[in-house]
Amino acid sequence: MVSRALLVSLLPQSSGLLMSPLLTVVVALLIGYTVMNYYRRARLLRLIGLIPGPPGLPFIGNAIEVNVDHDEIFERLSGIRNLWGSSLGFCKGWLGSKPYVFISKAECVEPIMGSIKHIEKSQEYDYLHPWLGTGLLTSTGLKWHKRRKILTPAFHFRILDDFIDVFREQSDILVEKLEKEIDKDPFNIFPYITSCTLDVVCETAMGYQSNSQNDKDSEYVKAVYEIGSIVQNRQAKIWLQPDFLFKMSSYYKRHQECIKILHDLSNKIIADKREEVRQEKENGREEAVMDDLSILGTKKRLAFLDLLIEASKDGTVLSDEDIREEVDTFMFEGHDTTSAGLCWLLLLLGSNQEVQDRVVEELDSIFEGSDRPFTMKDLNDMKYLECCIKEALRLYPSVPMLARQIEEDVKIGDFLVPSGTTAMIIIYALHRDPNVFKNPEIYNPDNFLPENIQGRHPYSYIPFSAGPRNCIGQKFALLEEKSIASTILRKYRIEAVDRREDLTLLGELILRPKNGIRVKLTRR
Ligand code: HEM
Repeated sequence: MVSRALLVSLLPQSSGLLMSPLLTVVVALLIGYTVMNYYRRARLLRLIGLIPGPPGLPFIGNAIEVNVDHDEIFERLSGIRNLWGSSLGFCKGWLGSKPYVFISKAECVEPIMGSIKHIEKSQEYDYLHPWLGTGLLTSTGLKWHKRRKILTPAFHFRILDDFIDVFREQSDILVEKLEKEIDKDPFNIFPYITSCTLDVVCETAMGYQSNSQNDKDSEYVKAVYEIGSIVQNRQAKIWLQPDFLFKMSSYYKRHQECIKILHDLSNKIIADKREEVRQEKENGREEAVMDDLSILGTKKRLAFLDLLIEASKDGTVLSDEDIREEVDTFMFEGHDTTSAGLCWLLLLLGSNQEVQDRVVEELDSIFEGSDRPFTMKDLNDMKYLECCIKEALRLYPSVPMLARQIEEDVKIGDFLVPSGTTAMIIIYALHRDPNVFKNPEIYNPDNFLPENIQGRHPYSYIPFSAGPRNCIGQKFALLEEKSIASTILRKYRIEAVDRREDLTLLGELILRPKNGIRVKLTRR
């Protein structure tokens, strides 16, 4: 009886609730959302299912295949691509419930890189946020557009002209430091080059003298390496991806220590620059007017950081945090990429003496035996050296792969890659397509002679990426590489001790050999 009375008393209420228009709408929306999601997911599964690739396990996909020591992750990824994607130029894979396509053929790269629709960075870049925030490399949408507009003038060619002095000074310091290795046992050249490129970017972009060349064991450089390997581990291992699990892992403590080292330096650089700007204002010096491009390069060198501080309008347009994320981004992208590019170049020149001789002949014809410092014109005249640099970036692209989040279906060949997929462009494999580069493993700078580039697919060689999100620093990088390499080669003959095939490649954020590059130097 009691329960019947209770039921009766509840019924009008519950039926009243059921009839409530609000609840009906909420329930309908929930059902609609679930059904839509189901169909979207079913469609995604069906379309991805059509693409060739290794079969994945439920829930974890191919996570086990890439659950290897971090030294081996890059090799594993390349292996999957070689097995499944070499003829088609693309294949699929699953990491947990996330679908990926791995792309390594120019025709398959074009629909993504050539379109302004696919400029969103994928989740893989999120693990860089604690360090780089959402600076130019990692940001998306409107924020990225605005920042790119503000920062593009900092790499204007007239500004680059002003950087030549720094390239010269730092290259001279480098050869002076290398002097102690002449005619001695083989040594690892990587730390020398990295300190040099770090000093170059600090002074050119930040107007800051880091003097790393006097301290090869810089803790900043070490922290960059370590954070790179931690990020790669998070990218490949699904259980390290959720923040709460990562925080419980053994990597977290070191991750935080590295972030502190990295941010301490960028904060110091910004504080010093702010103080300099304040003093300049106090001394009544003319303020830099960033909107007026015509003044760039005509007065005191306007570093990238000056532009940022100008653009910040005392924190109203860009906060201190905004400035810091760009400083961190440019410090990293601006030195680690060129350092790796140069070291690979030196390895290749050191293992191909006839190519090295041709570079030296070119330098002799430019400098005619004089030891005068190089000028911008000299750098522009180093045509064959440029081919050597480009060919080194073909075999060993500093950024071996990049990723985009596909937010709109895209047709690649006969397949439709659905929105929600992550596209990984494997630049390392793309540059080894035998249909584009005959004997792709051979170091052959002639690949970049003007007559040999003609007719080549524009997306077959993209060390600096391509399209709207290409590398903002590519001209800077080429000039810097020419400056440093030519300064070394004018003084020393380089002989590689390590053989290419014996090196373990770490395809982290930047492509490096695990144990550096050992060379011998002799005086010319
Ligand atoms: C050999 C040297 C270099 C190589 C191979 C290289 C390569 C690349 C690549 C492949 C990207 C696209 C990355 C992605 O989408 O994930 C990129 C972006 C970028 N690079 Fe470079 N880079 C080099 C040097 C530099 C230098 C010297 C600077 C600055 C001084 C720089 C600053 C940047 C920035 C800020 C971005 C992000 C651009 C954007 O998304 O708008 N890079 N670089």
